[in-house]
Parts: sequence; structure tokens; C-alpha cells
Amino acid sequence: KEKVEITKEQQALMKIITDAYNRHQIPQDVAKKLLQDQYSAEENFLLLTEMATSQVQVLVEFTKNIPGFLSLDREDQIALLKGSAVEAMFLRSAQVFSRKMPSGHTEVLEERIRKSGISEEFITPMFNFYKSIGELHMVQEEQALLTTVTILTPDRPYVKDQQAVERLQETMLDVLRKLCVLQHPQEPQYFARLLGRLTELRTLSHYHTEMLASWRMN
Ligand SMILES: COc1ccc(-c2nc3ccccc3n2[C@H](C(=O)NC2CCCCC2)C2CCCCC2)c(OC)c1
Repeated sequence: KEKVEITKEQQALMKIITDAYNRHQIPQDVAKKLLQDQYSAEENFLLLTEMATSQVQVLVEFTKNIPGFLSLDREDQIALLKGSAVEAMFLRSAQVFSRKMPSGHTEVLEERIRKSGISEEFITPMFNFYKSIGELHMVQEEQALLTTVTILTPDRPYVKDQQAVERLQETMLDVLRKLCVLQHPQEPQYFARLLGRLTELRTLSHYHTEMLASWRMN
């Protein structure tokens, strides 16, 4: 049984990324807003666009703290941000949804989202994803690293130097793999499950444009 050990450098890398991830959170808590009041489909659509916009700004600030990201070709940095923004948004939504809340709150939040204006056909895949993320019970380091791995996807459209992105992503995957083994010793396939979520995330993100276009406005 190989002894898995996170090196000092990897520890430092994880701390930088996790601190940045926690620092760059959405200003106001959308879940609290949704739990407080019921909004019309139009108001919900507006809320979503506001949240998505502020999330993109947060994402840009977060990526500046990923060691090595700013050393990438400038245009590649933009291609990576554009290519991962929707996935990062759904990943953040899943984490918001899966957060521990007082009993009954998650059910209310789910109901508010189901009735928000999003069209029926997307509700099941979206909640399947949210629940599959929730079942992983990720620690914050894993959440931060998973978002980082998503951003550093080499095969985004228009990325020129894919090798450079691949090297960075490999660095993050190595830390994430070790962290998964140490955090979930009883579940050797946990890391594989985690990466499997990224495939589900990419599929869900393909629906994004249609989800917006089919928002039920009265
Ligand atoms: C494209 O279609 C959709 C549909 C639903 C969501 C969604 N899933 C959620 C799960 C937990 C809490 C909020 C959630 N949201 C919207 C929101 O505000 N998402 C924010 C995006 C940036 C990162 C923080 C979450 C809500 C939904 C209810 C109506 C108002 C917007 C969504 O988030 C991409 C996208």
C-alpha cells in the first residue's frame, strides 16, 4: 500500500488556492435571498443574470491566485475563463445548494428553484448534478481544487498552448488525488467519482443557453 504524502510545496499550493477560493465568494448570499422571498419568473431571471455576472468577476479574481495562471499566454487565460465560466457557475450553484442548512431550508430552496421559471426539462438533470455533488461531501480544499481543475481544462476552444495548461492542470490533479486519498481513505474510488462529476458538469453546461432561452416569462 503506497504511502500517499502531500509535499510542503503542494501544501502551500493548496493553501493559496483554498484561501483565494474562500475570499472570492459571491457578495450577497443568493440562497438567503431565495429563502426570504418568492420572486416572479422575471425577477428570478434578473437575479440569475446578476448572480452570474458577479460570479464571473469573482472567477477572474480567483484565477489570478492560481499559481502559474498569470504566466500563461494572455489570450489563453481569457480562453480558459470564457470556456469554464458556465461550468464554474453550476459548480458553485451545486456547492451553494449542498451547503448544510437548518432543517427544511434545502427543501424550500429546491422548491423556489423548481418554480423559478426554469423550464421543466432542465430541472431533473440540474438537481441530479446538485445532489451528486452534495453526496461527495467535499471539504473546502477539494471544492477549491475541483474548480481550479475545471478552469485549467486544456481543450477549451481557442487555447493555443494546450501543453502549458495541461502541465498546470496535472499539478492540481496530483494534489487533488492525494487529498482525496487522505480525506476519504475508506473510499479508494472517490477521486474517480469526483472527476466523473466534471463530465456531468460539462453536459449540464451545454444546456445553459437553452435554459436561459426557455425561461418561462409570463
Ligand atoms: C441557467 O439556469 C439556472 C437555473 C438555476 C440556477 C441556480 N441553481 C442554484 C442553486 C442554489 C442557489 C442558487 C441557484 N441558482 C440560481 C443562482 O442564483 N445561481 C447562482 C449563480 C452564480 C453562483 C451562485 C449561484 C438562482 C435559481 C433561482 C432563481 C434565481 C437564480 C442556475 O445557476 C447557475 C442556473
